[in-house]
Amino acid sequence: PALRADVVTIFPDYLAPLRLSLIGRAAQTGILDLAVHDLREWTHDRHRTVDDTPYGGGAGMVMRPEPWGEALGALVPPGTTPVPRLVVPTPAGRRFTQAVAVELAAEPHLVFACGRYEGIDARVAADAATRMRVDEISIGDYVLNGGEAAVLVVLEAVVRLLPGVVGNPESLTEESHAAEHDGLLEGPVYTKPPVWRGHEVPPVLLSGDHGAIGRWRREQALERTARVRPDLVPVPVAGRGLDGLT
Ligand SMILES: Nc1cc(-c2ccc3ccn(Cc4ccc(CN5CCCC5)cc4)c3c2)n[nH]1
Repeated sequence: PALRADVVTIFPDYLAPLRLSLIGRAAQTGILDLAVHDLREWTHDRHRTVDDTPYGGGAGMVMRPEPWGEALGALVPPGTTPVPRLVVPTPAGRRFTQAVAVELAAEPHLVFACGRYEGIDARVAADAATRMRVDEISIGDYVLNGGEAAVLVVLEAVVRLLPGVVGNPESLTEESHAAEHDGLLEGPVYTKPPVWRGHEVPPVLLSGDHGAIGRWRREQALERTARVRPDLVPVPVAGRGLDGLT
């Protein structure tokens, strides 16, 4: 497979959507080797306990290190090659962007640690870092109840970049946040009918003049990016102007 992905969670059913559609097909065709594991497999007490109260006080519970240590030890035994990257979703992580998706899509093996409660005992990541690269990742500045939704987001963004997963590879570069488009947002898209409820498709798109169409699309992308994401609009560097952007 192009990518092996192990997901460890106390809610394995939450990852069921990964069996559907694009990602499901990638798993069927062997492009992706996906395995979802229940963290409680690595508990040994009658109540299969995975959490405990936080040292230093504070609200909520923290996930105990022992089950995680055993789970990661079972999935990544010492001497495993290639060494996987451990992806730990957290509100306190580096921002997940298209560039990070591209980076992760180049990895042969990803292990996802889905936290719940107030997070995972920090020693789990510290111990794992002695054996593998640990990537603490945030999918955005809002707080979820656990890491599972973040794993669905990250895996969808990563798996669609793998060769053979998306039917039309050009569509991967002609889209928002793609480096090929200077990270600009894509403009509006249209299909038949040419007029719908009195709304016309912009005539340039029906003109067949591909130069004009390309310029119009660039203009639309710049306009939309400036409107909704001014932070993405490149500022002209003195002496270099907006080369190629106009
Ligand atoms: N991008 C993004 C990712 C997540 C995310 C990912 C994994 C987990 C695991 C548990 N939680 C719930 C959670 C975590 C931390 C706090 C903040 N507390 C303040 C003091 C101690 C902790 C609250 C609630 C997750 C949340 N949320 N958003």
